[in-house]
Amino acid sequence: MAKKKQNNFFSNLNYSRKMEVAGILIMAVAGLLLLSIASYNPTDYAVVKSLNSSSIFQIDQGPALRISNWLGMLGAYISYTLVHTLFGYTSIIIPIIIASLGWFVFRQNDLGELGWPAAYGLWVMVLASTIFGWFYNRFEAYSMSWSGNSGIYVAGILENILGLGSIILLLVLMFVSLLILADRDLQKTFEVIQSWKSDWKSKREQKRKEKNRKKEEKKREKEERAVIQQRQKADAAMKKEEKQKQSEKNGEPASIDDIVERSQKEDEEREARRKKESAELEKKPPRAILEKKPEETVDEEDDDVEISVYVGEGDEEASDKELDRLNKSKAKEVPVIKYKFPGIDLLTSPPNEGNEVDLEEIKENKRIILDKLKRHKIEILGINAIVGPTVTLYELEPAPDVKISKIESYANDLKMATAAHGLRIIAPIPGRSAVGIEVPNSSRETVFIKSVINTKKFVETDYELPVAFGKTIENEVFMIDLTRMPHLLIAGATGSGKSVGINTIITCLLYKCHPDDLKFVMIDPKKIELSLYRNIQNHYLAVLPGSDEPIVTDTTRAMETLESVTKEMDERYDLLKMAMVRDIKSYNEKYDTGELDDELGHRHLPYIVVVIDELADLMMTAGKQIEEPIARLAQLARAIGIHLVVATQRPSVNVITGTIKANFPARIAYQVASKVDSRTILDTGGADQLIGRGDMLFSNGGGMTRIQNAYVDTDEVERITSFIGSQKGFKKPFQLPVIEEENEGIPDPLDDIDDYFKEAAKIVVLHQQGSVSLLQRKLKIGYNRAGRIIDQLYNAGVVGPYQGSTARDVKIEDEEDLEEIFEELGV
Ligand SMILES: Nc1ncnc2c1ncn2[C@@H]1O[C@H](COP(=O)(O)OP(=O)(O)OP(=O)(O)O)[C@@H](O)[C@H]1O
Repeated sequence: MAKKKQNNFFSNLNYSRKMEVAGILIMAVAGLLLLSIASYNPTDYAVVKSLNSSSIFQIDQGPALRISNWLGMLGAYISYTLVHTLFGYTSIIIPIIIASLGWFVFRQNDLGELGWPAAYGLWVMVLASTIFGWFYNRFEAYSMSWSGNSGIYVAGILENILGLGSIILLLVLMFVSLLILADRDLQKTFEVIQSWKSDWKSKREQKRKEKNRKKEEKKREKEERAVIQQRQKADAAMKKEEKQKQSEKNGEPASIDDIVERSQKEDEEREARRKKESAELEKKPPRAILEKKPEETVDEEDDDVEISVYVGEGDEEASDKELDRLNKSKAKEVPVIKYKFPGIDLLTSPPNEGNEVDLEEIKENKRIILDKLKRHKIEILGINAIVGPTVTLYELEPAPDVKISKIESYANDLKMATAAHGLRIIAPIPGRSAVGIEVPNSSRETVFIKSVINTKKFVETDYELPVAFGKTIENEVFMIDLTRMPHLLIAGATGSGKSVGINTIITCLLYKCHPDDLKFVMIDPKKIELSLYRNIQNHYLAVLPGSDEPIVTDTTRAMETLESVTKEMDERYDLLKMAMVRDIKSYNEKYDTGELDDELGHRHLPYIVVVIDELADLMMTAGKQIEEPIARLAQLARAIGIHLVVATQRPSVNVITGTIKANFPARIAYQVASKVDSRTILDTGGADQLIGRGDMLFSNGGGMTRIQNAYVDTDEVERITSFIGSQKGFKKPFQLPVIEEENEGIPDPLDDIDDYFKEAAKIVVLHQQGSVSLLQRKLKIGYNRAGRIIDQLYNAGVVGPYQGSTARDVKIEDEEDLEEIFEELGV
């Protein structure tokens, strides 16, 4: 039977290859039709008619010499039918439609999508041939090949009915038809023109900046020259003074003019020194100045420190429906299920008016800050304000002799003066000799999730698991790839925005990852936060086999689920080892190209994101038992595509233990109650100064970024999950592996024992190694079956319990003992 199958060449071709061959053949037929129409000659048909069946065998005097059509007799015949009898040259649309059909078959696209364009093409063909026919009937100004007989005939009937009105009707119909086509292209054309326009604008802006920079440079050079000249003058004056002192010593008194002149010189020198030093500082403009133009410069007469106000332009919006378009083609590439990504229109649009910059507030804050610092004798040379969605960062450039730590020590004073809760001091701003003071805006801007998802940055990203948390103080979208983190630890007091944050993470992933590539394990001891995602269980959730509750809410189930995820991790390691690849991406690529055999247990591996909303509840009831699998997953799961997102509202050391912390380098802190809590999560203060409602700090080992978390509300989550849930999806949620039963020594019922059981037992005893992959290799069976046999060997007492990624111990030393076991079992 197997042999027969092998011999059958066509049945061995996979579906996709067959479609590709069919697609190419259809396109070839279209090409031939096109050639025959293109080389149509009205005289050919007369020749064809004069031929008889024996003509095709006449080689020297054959029809080939008399027929001008490139495709000979057949070409002449077909082109005569299409061009002369039917629709004239407009019938060229027919091979175009056939070629498109071939292309769709070749690419295995949905043929349904071709329906309307094909119908449109045929309609335009008939219409155009009728219009040509009408003019031919009236004026005979050109050959009838333009309209074909049927065009002339239909035009004649219409003219009989409507007279001159028929051509008006035909032209209007043609205009409307073309408008439908042009309308689409017009949009694109406008977009192209717009992008040219913005390119041109940014070039002009760059030139302007360059010009300003040169101007500044010249100014500085001039000032430096002035300083040098002054110094030379001062040197000369000093020499003169010394001479005078000498002469005073010698009893000659200094004149009053000399004394006045000397003190004037001293003043000038001091002024020049100050200017030079500030010029030095200017040479290192703050980050914001380098990147953005000041929106406004506020200069008060009574105050010589200028403040420049910057508002980041934010990331470029993605063009209309770009995300939907990309997602549509992504969904098509995965034929395992028919799936439609949620559209961008399910998300609430932000109101048009952006956050207004309150210059009065900025001026007032500047006045308070400078006033306070002045009282402590701290001189500030310049100040920039960068206005973010939630807070404004005041960047202060202190005079060179001011110690930065001194400013930090007045933090409390500043807080009191600005009466601002949430004032945070960054001293110094990393890599710069400036100090940052973040003061919350009196009116804050809500960052809608749509405004981060519908950006070019997010839409065009090639990250595997992209998460756009929200916006930074410079209004830029802050985006990470979860695969690179590779896990997230989130802490924040009640009401600080954690749950919204988790929804943001999930929403971003739902908008970018196909259900075949991503599964969530959701653990929600609070029982409400993640319940909405029950809707998407057949698409995106992974569960324990036999579980009827896709969202895990009780601690025992949570432990079992995490153990099962750990088992999945071990299985994945084995699969990667067998496939000789280092990470899940390469594994899936290899699997998708058909290099890995399903029979050996290979399968497409989706990313698994384990979301735990409220670690504290689990730690309180299960302690170490829950900590262990979490730590193990966090340590090892990186390469095989399992990522953890763990949140807690109690960032105390008995919840976020040293072991957990050590394995989660990427951490997010929302507002917490105390500095101690902030230290537990971030290893430094700062989170206690946040102002809630999604105001967060992100730390990934290095620096820290303050971000306003994007807001996604329950209605939006509901819309998205119902949209996904209403589609058919997979038959059931993704099944995590079954975990080992603790009870030992109960053999499986006899009729369940695998046919390979005895053989497998002998192999295991011979090699003294209880490993699934050994059985797979030796018995040429799949992973699941080998795993089941190992479980049975364990129940029969041949091998020891499961020990993670290392092989099980073998309890039986030789075949004699093994035979005894076989006897006991009756196999
Ligand atoms: N990014 C945000 N932008 C604007 N408002 C927000 C944002 N995040 C949260 N909020 C507001 O704060 C409220 C509380 O947020 P959320 O429920 O996420 O807090 P939480 O930390 O999960 O609290 P709990 O632990 O009690 O569930 C929300 O109802 C919303 O009004």
